[in-house]
Parts: sequence; structure tokens; C-alpha cells
Amino acid sequence: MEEEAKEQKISRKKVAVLPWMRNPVDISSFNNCPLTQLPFLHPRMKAALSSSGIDSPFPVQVAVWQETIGPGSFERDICVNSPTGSGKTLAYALPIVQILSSRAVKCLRALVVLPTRDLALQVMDVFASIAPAVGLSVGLAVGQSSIADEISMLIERPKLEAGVCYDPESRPMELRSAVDILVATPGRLMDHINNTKGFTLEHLRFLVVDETDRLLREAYQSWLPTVLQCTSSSVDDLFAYASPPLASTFGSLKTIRRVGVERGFKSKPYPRLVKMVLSATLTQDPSKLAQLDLHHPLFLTSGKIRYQLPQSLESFKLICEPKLKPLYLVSLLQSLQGEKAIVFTSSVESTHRLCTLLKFFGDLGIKIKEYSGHQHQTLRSKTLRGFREGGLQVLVSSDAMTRGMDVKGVRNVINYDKPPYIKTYIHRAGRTARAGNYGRCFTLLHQDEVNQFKKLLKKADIDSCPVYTVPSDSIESLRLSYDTSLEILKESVEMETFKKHKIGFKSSSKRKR
Ligand SMILES: Nc1ncnc2c1ncn2[C@@H]1O[C@H](COP(=O)(O)OP(=O)(O)OP(=O)(O)O)[C@@H](O)[C@H]1O
Repeated sequence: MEEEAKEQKISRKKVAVLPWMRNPVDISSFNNCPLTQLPFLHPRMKAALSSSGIDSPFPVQVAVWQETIGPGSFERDICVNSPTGSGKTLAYALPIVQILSSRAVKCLRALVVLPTRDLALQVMDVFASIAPAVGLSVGLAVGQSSIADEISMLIERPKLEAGVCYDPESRPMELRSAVDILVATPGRLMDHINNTKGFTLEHLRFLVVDETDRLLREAYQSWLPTVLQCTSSSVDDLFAYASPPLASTFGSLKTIRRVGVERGFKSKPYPRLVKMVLSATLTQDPSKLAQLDLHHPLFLTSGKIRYQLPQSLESFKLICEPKLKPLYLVSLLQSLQGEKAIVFTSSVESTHRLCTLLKFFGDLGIKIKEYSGHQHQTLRSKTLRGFREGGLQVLVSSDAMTRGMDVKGVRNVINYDKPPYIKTYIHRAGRTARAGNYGRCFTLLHQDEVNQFKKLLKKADIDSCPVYTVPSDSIESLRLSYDTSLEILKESVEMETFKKHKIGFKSSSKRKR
């Protein structure tokens, strides 16, 4: 959050935009086109896409394809700024899988980094829907399973002949990657880089940093400099092959990087590592972008406005009487008649409190659960599954759900707490109105927040945000249950605090013992 504030400050100071950002490729000048018109698309990928219901690539996918497989032929690194739900995941997955489909030997050639586990799982599913069709394997490194299980999925051990005794000194085990593409979060990625035998990034050809602005704030064990370091082979390394390769724990494979002839790439290794960075709110901060060490970056963005909302999204504000905000929320939820909705709050604590309060409200006829970063991953995944499958209608969430999450059928987003930054508004609102579908974003405000909110929307050139009203008699009719549920909530909070203290006391006295 602090970082986000810093970036807002920088943008207020009008830091000069980097030269390569000044003349972007306009994604909105591209149209959806039938799959048959994507030049060179592998027929088996085409079939896999069609069977997943994808018949015509979206503009961002056509634009990126043109700059990678088309005439652009991956000569430059790709930076994409395109609205939420516009299809950025396939925009990078398609060209990567297409290029790697002609690979002869399996090794880790594409790494996709995402900020959260649920997001990584989602992206893994996208790759898994097309990569196997052309014989590529996709792996996941997010800490969902034990590290040992993860290693056995990622690293292939040679099959040893039964009955033969091997001396590890004279014949070190040749470990190889079991995957061509890896989807990872920074934490688990660093674990594998530091500790997993046979895990190497030396053959990497593609590095995708999805949700870039969020990941550049993630300094976890300096994951980005480490990845860049692991993938850059010095010119000296290029001639190391003059002597026979030593069997190492990294395997005997080598990606032959010859001295480059590529434009602007004199005396650097080739094929180079191609980087693709994407976000709906891509940072323009030069010092942040410098961390990526981009090669002649090509900027692709939608239209002229920096922060764009999906065209199929409508924004509304709901002015609430002080102290009665929960009643307005309940009344709004009731008016949605069972449509899927995500309610965003400002913190994990208020997510928990609000969700508990809603549960005490009597039978609202709506299945509601909380989803926050403080919950155990198993519980979070279960909740998400329930929401995806339709068993739940409403998710009360902290900002853990804000970025990238794609749940089909979410028609409404509700900002219970006003988003502090325009970027937060864009990402929260972007959980609906995805892939061209209609969606609404409601923001609950007290009268004294209205002006501030107007200014916030102005940053994304949003002038129209009509007032949405809920019937006043519905508020009145809810008052009685509200008072009762507030009482129960108070008791429940006291009980939880007591339990926490008790556990804290027990563990501290154990420590003393
Ligand atoms: N060509 C297509 N045809 C139909 N549906 C598509 C197509 N491309 C993507 N989609 C669907 O659109 C939805 C949004 O895609 P995706 O998650 O890649 O968006 P995004 O731009 O990455 O959004 P965010 O910025 O929120 O992460 C997904 O449900 C995806 O399956």
C-alpha cells in the first residue's frame, strides 16, 4: 500500500514518461478475428482452443501475436497495458506455446511469475488447456504441495537399470526438467532456485512477469535480480563448450546462445531471454521498469487513457447514512436477486467482521463466505471453488481477490470500503465485466467521501458515476435484525479475542517452560 502511495505521488509529480512508452501500439485498433486468421497458429493448438470455447482471439491477443509470431518476431520485449478481463493471459500463453511447440528437447524454457498462489493456479489452467496439445508439459511451483512432491513433478530422474550398482562419484545423476513451462510465485521459485538439484533457468527463453506493477513491489529474497542473474550467460560461458560438457547436477543440456546478430543486440547472447510484462495498470515509473532490464521494449496499450475500465462495466455510487452502512449493503445484496457478487473491504479484519455480521443477520437467502489473505490456503481454495461452482453467491474479500482473479458469472462488485487508489478501484471493479460481459461496480460512500471519490475516478477519466438507490423501506425493515446481529457480533468478537489471548498465553507459558 505504501508503495502504491509512492507511485501515486510520483505520477502527480509528472515524471517524464520513458521514450519507448510515448508511441505505443494501440491495442484498440485491432479487432477480434477468427482463429483461422491467426497466421501460423499450430493446428493442434487451434483445436485445443476451439474445444475450450475460444473461437476468436481478443484484440490484445491479436496484437501480441502480431509482435511475436507475426512480423514482430519477438525482436523486442513486450509490455502490455490492457484493461482487466481483456484476455492478457492467453495473449502471452499463445505465442509462447506456439514457439516452444517446435522444441526438440525438454527443458525449462518459459517461466511465468505471478504474485499469488490462486492466480498462479488460474494461469496454470490456461497453459494446461493448450500446451499438452503440442507435447509441452506445464509445472507449478506455488507451495500448494510439499516441496518434495513439487520437486518430483518438476525434476526428472534418470531411470536406472535394476540390479546395477551406480557410483554417484563416477556417474553423477543427470537430472532434467520435467516441464517446459513453469508457473510460479516468487517464494517457491526462490526455494527451487536455491535448493532444488537439477532446477535451472539457464535454458530459459521466456520470462513473463504478470501483474507487473504488483510483482515489482514484491522484493521477496530479491527474486527478480536472481532470476535475471540465473538466465544471463556471460560471453565467456559461450565458449565453455569448447571442452566436453561436464555432467552436472544441472544436466548435460545446454542452450546454445551464439553471439547475437539481432538488432541492437551486438555481442550479447542469442537467443536472448524474451521478457513479457503485463498489467491493467502498468507502472510508468522508470526506476521500477529499469529493474526488468528490458530489451528495446515495445509498449502495447488500449487507447489513450492510462487507466481504462472495461467498456461493458457500469459504475454506481450508493450514499449511505453514517452507522447504517451494513444495512445498505444487505439491501443492495437482496436487490441483486442471487447474482454473483464480490464485496471488497479495506482489510482482512473488516472482511472477517463484515462477513460475521452478515451471517448473524438472519436468513438472507444468500450464501456468503469470506476470502482473505489471513485464511489457510486450503480453506481459501475451498471457498473459491464453491464460488466458481455456484454454491456461494457472495464473497466478502480483502484485497486478496483484487487482482487477476477470474470467476465466471460475477455480475457485481461492491466496494464496501472506498478504494484508496484508482489502481485499487480498477482491479477490484475488473473482477466483473470480463471478456466483454456486462458488469456493475457499486461503491458505498458516506456523504463526506463523495468528492474524494469523484477525484479518484477522474484519474481514470470516469466522469459518470450515477447514484444508485435502495428502497428506504427496506432499510427500515432491516433495522431490527441489524440491532440484534450487532449484539451477537459484539459477543462473538469478544469470544474470539478471548480465545486468541488464551492461545497466546498457552504458547508463551510453554515457551517459558
Ligand atoms: N479469445 C477469447 N475468447 C473468449 N474468451 C476469452 C478469450 N480470451 C480470454 N477469454 C476469457 O476472458 C476472461 C479474462 O481473461 P484473462 O483472465 O486473461 O484477463 P486479463 O486481461 O488477464 O484480466 P486481469 O487484468 O484482471 O488479470 C477469462 O475468463 C478467459 O477465459
